[in-house]
Amino acid sequence: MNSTLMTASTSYSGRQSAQVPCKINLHLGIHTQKNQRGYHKVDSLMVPVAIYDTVTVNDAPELTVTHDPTLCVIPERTTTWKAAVLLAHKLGISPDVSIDVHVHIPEKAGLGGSSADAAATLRLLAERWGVDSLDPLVVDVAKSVGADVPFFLDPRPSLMLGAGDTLEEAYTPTCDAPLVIVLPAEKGILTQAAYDQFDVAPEPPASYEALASLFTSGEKTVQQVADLLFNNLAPAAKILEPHVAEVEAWLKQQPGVLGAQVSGSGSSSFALCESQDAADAIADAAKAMGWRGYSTQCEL
Ligand SMILES: C[C@@](CO)(OP(=O)(O)O)[C@H](O)COP(=O)(O)OP(=O)(O)OC[C@H]1O[C@@H](n2ccc(N)nc2=O)[C@H](O)[C@@H]1O
Ligand SMILES: Nc1ncnc2c1ncn2[C@@H]1O[C@H](COP(=O)(O)OP(=O)(O)O)[C@@H](O)[C@H]1O
Repeated sequence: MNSTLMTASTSYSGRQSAQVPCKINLHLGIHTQKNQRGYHKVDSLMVPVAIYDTVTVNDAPELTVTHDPTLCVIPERTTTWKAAVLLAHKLGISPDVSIDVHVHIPEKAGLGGSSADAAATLRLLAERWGVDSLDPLVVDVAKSVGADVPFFLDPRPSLMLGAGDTLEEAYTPTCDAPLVIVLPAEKGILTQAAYDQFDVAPEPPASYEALASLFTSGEKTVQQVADLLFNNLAPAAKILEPHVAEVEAWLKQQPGVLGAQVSGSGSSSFALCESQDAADAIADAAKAMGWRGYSTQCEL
C-alpha cells in the first residue's frame, strides 16, 4: 500500500488527477504561545490514512471549483479555490482551470480533508505551471492556505513543528497499521472553535521526543506507537461536542484496540488495532450505534 498512500498523479493532455489521503495526529501538542499570525505553537506527528479524495484539474476559460458531494461552503470560500488563486498570484499568471474534487474524507472531522484537497490542488497546478511542488514558493503558499496543508504536499509520517506547518523530519514508513475511525453522527467541529476553547482552559503539552525517537529508529511495533498517543486539543473537542468523549471511551473498550484517541480537533476518534478483522468489526459495531465507522489503515 505504500505507493498508493503517497499522493499519486496521472497526467493526460490538459487534464491531471491526483489522489490524496487524509491524516491522523498520533501526537498533537498545543502550546499557549502564538506566532505573529495568531496561530498557536504546535508539535504534531502526523501519518497518512488510506481514505482518499481525488482532485482533477483541466483546461478552462476561467477558474471553477466543484466538490462532489457538495460542501457546506461556496466554491470561492474553499481551500481549493484559495490554493489556486494564491499560487497563480505568486507566479503572476491567471488560474484558468477547472478543479473538481471527489470527496470521500469526512468534513470537520480532524482528518484534514480541506487541507488535503488544497495540497493536491497545489501539487497539480505546480506541475502544470512548471514549478516543483516542494519549491519553497509552493510550501509558503501551502502554509498561507492552512497549517496542515504543507504536510499533504508530500504525505508521509512526519514531525511538523512551528504552527504545525513546518516539516521538521519525515520518516520512512515501516508498516501499514490496521485503523478504525469513528465519527459521532452530529455536525463536526470547526478547528478555530477548538483552538478558542483550548485557550479558555489550556492543558500543558507532553513531549513528542519518545514517539519521534521510535519513528527515527525505524524499529517499532504498533503497540509501542499506541502507548505514546497524545492530544491536548482533545479536551476542547469533548467540551464542544460531548459525543466525542463517548466515542473515544467506547473505542478504548473494543476488542483488539491497542490505543485510541480523538483525531486533531475532532470530531472523529481513531483506534490502532491488532488486526484488520478487529478494525472491520469495530467499524460495523460503530454503525450499529448510529455513528459513522471506517475500517482502514495508516502508515507507521
Ligand atoms: C488541529 C489541526 C491538527 O492537525 O488540524 P485538524 O485536526 O483540525 O484537521 C491543525 O492544527 C489545524 O490545521 P488547519 O486545519 O490547517 O488549520 P487552519 O485552517 O490553518 O486554521 C484554522 C484556525 O485554527 C486556529 N489555529 C490553527 C493552527 C494553529 N497552529 N493555531 C491555531 O490557532 C486558528 O484560529 C485558525 O484560524
Ligand atoms: N476542499 C474542502 N474540502 C473539505 N472541506 C472544506 C474544503 N474547503 C473548505 N472546507 C471547509 O473547511 C472546514 C473544515 O474542513 P476540514 O478540513 O474537513 O476539517 P478538519 O480540519 O477538522 O479536518 C469545513 O467547514 C469545510 O466545509
